[in-house]
Parts: sequence; structure tokens; C-alpha cells
Amino acid sequence: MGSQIVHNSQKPHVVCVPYPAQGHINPMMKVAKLLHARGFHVTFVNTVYNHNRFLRSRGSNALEGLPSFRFESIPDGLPETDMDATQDITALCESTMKNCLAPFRELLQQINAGDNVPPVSCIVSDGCMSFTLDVAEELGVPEVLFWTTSGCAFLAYLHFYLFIEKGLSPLKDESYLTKEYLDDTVIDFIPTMKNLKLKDIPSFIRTTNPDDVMINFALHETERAKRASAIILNTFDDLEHDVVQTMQSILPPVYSVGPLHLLANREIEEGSEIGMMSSNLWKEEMECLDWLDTKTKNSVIYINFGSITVLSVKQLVEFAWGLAGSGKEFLWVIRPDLVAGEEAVVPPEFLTETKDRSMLASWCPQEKVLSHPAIGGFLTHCGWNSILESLSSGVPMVCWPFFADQQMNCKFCCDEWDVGIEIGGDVKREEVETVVRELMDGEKGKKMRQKAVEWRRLARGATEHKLGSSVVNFETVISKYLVGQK
Ligand SMILES: O=c1ccn([C@@H]2O[C@H](COP(=O)(O)OP(=O)(O)O[C@H]3O[C@H](CO)[C@@H](O)[C@H](O)[C@H]3O)[C@@H](O)[C@H]2O)c(=O)[nH]1
Repeated sequence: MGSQIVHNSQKPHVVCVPYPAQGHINPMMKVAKLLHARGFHVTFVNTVYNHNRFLRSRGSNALEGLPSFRFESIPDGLPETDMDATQDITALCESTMKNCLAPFRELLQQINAGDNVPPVSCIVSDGCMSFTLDVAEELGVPEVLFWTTSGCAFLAYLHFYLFIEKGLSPLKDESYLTKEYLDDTVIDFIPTMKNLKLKDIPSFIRTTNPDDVMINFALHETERAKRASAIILNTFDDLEHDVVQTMQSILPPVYSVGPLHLLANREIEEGSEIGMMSSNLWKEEMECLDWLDTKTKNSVIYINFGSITVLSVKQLVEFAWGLAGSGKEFLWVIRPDLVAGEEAVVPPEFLTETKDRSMLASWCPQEKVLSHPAIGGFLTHCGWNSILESLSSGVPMVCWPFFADQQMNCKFCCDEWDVGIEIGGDVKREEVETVVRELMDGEKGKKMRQKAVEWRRLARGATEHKLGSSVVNFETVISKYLVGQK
């Protein structure tokens, strides 16, 4: 990949704009680092809220950056607070869509008016921050949109308009919001996707409100995606070839460039200044790696629900007793804001009962955890980064999708990629106990582990060789769209 390093005299300047949530900031940071490694001057734009969170959790010099890798921030338009929790996603989507264009335009004008950095020459923006397209067009620079979901979920979002046309969404009334209706309603009009039910479709479709913010946001952002110079997805050809091909006829050129963490690991040295820049909003508890070092191969189940999922106290307690009942060793990450409106505290009796075979943490270095040989399974909410990180490490999963694209990711993990077992949304300790045992020790678990190891091989093939599909695609996006177009 070093072959096309761009020299200072002609240094391109990319502005990277993630959607302001952890699962979007992480993969965008990988893109930014990869572009920096290829000679780009990088401006990484957080929201003021997240900028301040980074400073609080990682120290006041956390965002000092480098002369050629700068951090900037724009307000998200929501009332100011200094909480250290994930913001309400609906309010954030509505607010960024309505309020971020003006400050973003102003920021780019200021950057271009300064004489110490090259002029902005391209934008890579999250697909959910499509207001950035207006500024790219005003400046006459190319913009690549990065959709951080899976290809399969993105394809479903692209067909949301058909759910409305067909009267499937909004649902007629609350009585349709039943397990039976969601499980039994066949969805057969998304090209290439077979055996889908309404339950598999990104959850925003489950609304009775025609003015629902999230469904309208999805329609708005997918429609605007058509204005991008190109679109990149954090997936790889062997995994999602067909769905990505299907998009090519309805969108600007779409490229799979993932798993981005593998691409970045290959290109960026961990101990370098850029390698050490973290994009985690919570401070990782590194001790869990020492704990894992004391465990045998594939013996530990890892539980983590990502950065947005919230549980009820009852669900937390059911998971806890299910894990205790499984008898397995486990590493469970419980974010401070995991339980809605309350402190996330597990029962003291559960702690006593499992103290010799468990470790709890509030945030961990997940990529490293998943690639640790001691991890034999992952109980996940099916966020796309989690799935990719798990597949890339050969780790099979128990899937408990919460919202958004996670339903579709779960469906593909369980039925297409054969690496997941789903557990019901209405979590019961007996079911947790049974599936965890099956995953860690059962025949099905064994088969899923073999399959996951196969996906790991293919993910590496896409990212670790000069001719790997994601390596080639990333090169093409740079040469054809980011430095090749005016
Ligand atoms: O203790 C932790 C927990 C998470 N992570 C990292 O945080 C990210 C979490 O991302 P993801 O697994 O995708 O979950 P969410 O935070 O829920 O991500 C949001 O963004 C994703 C990408 O668009 C969507 O697929 C999800 O549905 C959406 O909720 C991953 O990179 C993890 O490695 C850590 O490093 N340590």
C-alpha cells in the first residue's frame, strides 16, 4: 500500500466527519489513519460534546493530534451537558441533520482561510451526516460517504421506501407490534435477500407513527447518498459480495474496504504516534487482558453490548443469572450507562457466586479481547463493528440484537454466515444458560467456531495481501475519487 504515498508539495487534505457515536467514530478513525499513512493531511471533526468527553476520559492532551492530523469540533445542536453517556440517538439524528450544516460550512471556510494547512481537497463523511455533501458541492471537492453498517443492513435501509409504499410501515396500530406479526410477515422484495421476515429488518421500521424521526431520517440519508462521489462500506467481498453488487445499480460506485481494523493494523504501527491515537470515549480497563492471559484456549465467553444498547434492570439480572448458571468463565463489560436511567449494578449474590470465574469491566480494548486466544465465544448486541471484530478473530456469537441494523446483522450471522445463535429479545436466564453452553461446548458451537475461523481467513485475505479485495478497493477509492477528482 505504500506505493502511492503522496508528497508534501501536493498534499491532499481530507476532512473526516464521523456520526457522533462510538460505533461510527471508531471505523472513521481507521479510515483517517489509513489516509494519513498515505500522505493526506487529516482534519477529524468531532462534535463538541464528544470532543469534551475525549478530553475528560483520555486526558487534556488527548486531541492535540499532530501537525498533519488535526482535531476540530462542531456543535451537535443539542442542549449542552457534560454527561459521559451515549446521547439519545433519535434526538441526535434529528439535531445533526437540522443544525450541523452551518457550523460545518463555517469550519471549512476557516480552515481554508488559514495559510498553515493545505486547502480542503476532499471529504469522507459518515453516511448519516449527509449535510456534509452540501459543503462538498459548494467547495467543488469530492465526497466519499462511509456507511458504517453492514452491507445487508444498508441494502435494507435503501429499500425502506418500499415498506412505506407497500403499507408495511408505519404499522397500522400497536396491535401489529407482536412477535407473531414480526416473525410471520415475509419480506421478499429486497433484491438478493431471501427468507427475510419483518423481524429481520432494521428496527426503525417498527413504528406506528408516519412522522417517526428515525424512519424519515433513514429515507432522507439514503436518498442523499446518491449524491456522493463514491460510497465505502466496512465489509469485505467474500462476506457480502451479492448485496454490494446489488447496490451498484442504485447508487454511486460502492466499495467494500473492510474489515478496516485489519487494514489499519497492517499499515499502521501500534506504537507510532498515529497508532496510539485512540478513539474510545471510555477509558479501557487493560487488566482484562492480564486476566485472559491466565485462561486456557477458547474457555472464556465475552459479553459486551456496545456503546448504545440499554438494558432494563430485569434484563441485566436475567443475563447475570444465565451466565452464572452456564458454569463458564466470563468477561462481562458493563458500561456505566448500560441500564436506562439507573446505575448498572448486578446482584451481589451473583458476584459472590461467580467471583472465581468472572471478570467485570466498564469498558475494554475490544479488538484485543476478541483476538485473545482465551475467548471462545461472544454474547453480542450485533453492532456491526462487534460482528466484524468477532469474525476477524474466528469467534462465534450468541446474538441479542437490540435496535437499528442489529436485527439484520443477527439474521445474516445466524442464517447466512453460520456463526451465530439468536436468543429471544425477552431474555430469560434459562435460555442464556442453554445457549452459552451450546456456544462454548456444544456441537453447534463447534461448527460455528470452524466457520468463524474460515471467515477470519477470508477477512485476512481481503486485507493482508497486496491484491486483497479491500486493499485494492481502498487504493481505488483514493486514486479515483479522493485525489483523482476535482
Ligand atoms: O468495551 C468496549 C465496547 C466496545 N468497544 C468498541 O466500540 C465499538 C462498538 O461498535 P459496535 O459493536 O458497532 O456497537 P455500537 O456502539 O452499538 O454501534 C453503533 O454503530 C454501528 C455501526 O454503524 C451499528 O452497527 C450499531 O448498530 C450501532 O449501535 C467497537 O469498535 C468496539 O470494539 C470497545 O473498544 N470496548
